[in-house]
Amino acid sequence: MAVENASGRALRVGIAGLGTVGVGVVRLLAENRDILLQHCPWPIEVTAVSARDRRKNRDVDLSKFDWCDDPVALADHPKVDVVVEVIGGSGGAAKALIERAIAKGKHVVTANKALLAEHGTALARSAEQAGVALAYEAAVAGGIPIIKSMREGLAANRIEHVYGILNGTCNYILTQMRETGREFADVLAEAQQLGYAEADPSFDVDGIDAAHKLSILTAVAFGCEVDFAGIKISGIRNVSAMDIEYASELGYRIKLLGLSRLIDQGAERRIEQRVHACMVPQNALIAKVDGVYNAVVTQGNFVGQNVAIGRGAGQGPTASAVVSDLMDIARGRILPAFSAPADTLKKIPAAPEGSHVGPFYIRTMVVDRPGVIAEVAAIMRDENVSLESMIQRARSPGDRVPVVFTTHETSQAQVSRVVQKLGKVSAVVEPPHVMSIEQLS
Ligand SMILES: NC(=O)C1=CN([C@@H]2O[C@H](COP(=O)(O)OP(=O)(O)OC[C@H]3O[C@@H](n4cnc5c(N)ncnc54)[C@H](OP(=O)(O)O)[C@@H]3O)[C@@H](O)[C@H]2O)C=CC1
Ligand SMILES: N[C@@H](CCO)C(=O)O
Repeated sequence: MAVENASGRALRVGIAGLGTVGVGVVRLLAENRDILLQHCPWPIEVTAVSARDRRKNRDVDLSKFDWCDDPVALADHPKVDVVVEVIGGSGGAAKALIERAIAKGKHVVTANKALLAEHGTALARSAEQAGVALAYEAAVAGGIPIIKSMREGLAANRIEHVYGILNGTCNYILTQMRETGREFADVLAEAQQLGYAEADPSFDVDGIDAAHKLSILTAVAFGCEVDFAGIKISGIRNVSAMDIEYASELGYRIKLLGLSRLIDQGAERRIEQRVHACMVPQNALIAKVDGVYNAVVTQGNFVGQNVAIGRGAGQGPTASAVVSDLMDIARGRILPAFSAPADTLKKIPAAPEGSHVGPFYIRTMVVDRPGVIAEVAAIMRDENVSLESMIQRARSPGDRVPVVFTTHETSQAQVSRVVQKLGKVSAVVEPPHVMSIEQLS
């Protein structure tokens, strides 16, 4: 219910979605009410809520709030100034609600990275035209205030690159695999049991969730339109315990990173956005971010490197981010969604497929017989790939054995051609495992 105060009213909030995040927001607003009142000119009050099942026990008192069976009705609700969308999904009820709220001149706070990755630019434009906030701190790296940091604290800089660990589930799985030597499928099952991974974990482990977040970070970092379709995405399903062991032997750790940077290709500016498992030096800051933690690293031309680390998911961290957006709205701090006004966001083409250049790790499984290494090395030579190191363990004549190569600077396109040719060598018994090596500090 709206509370009367010195300035006449409260900021009245309608919450769509009462799952992990929605319930967290209700709890935080109640438990930290006094703290919020110290910082905000208006109290922030939930007035109405919506979810699918009204009878579900959510372990939180909802009795004082109006209930809407249809979440879109929150946009029309006379006692709602701000709609919090925590349903999820890139279309459906979430999109309909946000569009309606903006059309009705109501502020929007969302945690929905999938929706912003697909429709962020258009929604930002509509919100600006309507003079309302489209706030989404929770959508990227959960509790880490990275959007605020980039839009405000780092805004005076030209951002040179941004990268990070953007999916807690993947980071948990890779950390567990390294610490226990277990295989991917085994650890994934555990992550699901612990509630880190979704029941359908493909958005997490196939890199899509991280790519959603990266597309948003890229838009804020470089003042460009959100381009989720321009991201080269792969996940961690193919990372094996063996690759993790080799990474350690070579002085690296394997992380699922989202990486984004502007590159000059001749007279053209391009954006390179990649999400994939890669090797990073063991002593790099990001290599030490383990478990469900996220990290985002930015490089600004005046500030230098900036690293933010925190919990990327879960009820508390995500609610903290949602409520910080509500506090900004209560304080009247409304900035363009992607920092630059939507009409000024540049449309920068994606870097062409295969253009990334750097060192690579290539693990082959070959039949241990004379001449195999020479055959593989000849393919590398023919594709002009310069080798940095090779590891072949103990002999096992006639058996399958791993042979690992690391390369000097090589383009992804060269590596792809090598992999294609290796597929035709009879002694190479499974598709090679390839990972870029990112020389991060
Ligand atoms: N969980 C996390 O740690 C994080 C989540 N996010 C994002 O926050 C959003 C919400 O996530 P989360 O809380 O985990 O999701 P949950 O699945 O826990 O909750 C979703 C809620 O939405 C409700 N809902 C679903 N469809 C409808 C509909 N058509 N109409 C009304 N209500 C509906 C569900 O109702 P009912 O309960 O009745 O089934 C449920 O209460 C997503 O966009 C997610 O990506 C972002 C960062 C972290
Ligand atoms: N599934 C996501 C949490 C929501 O962003 C993760 O594991 O990081």
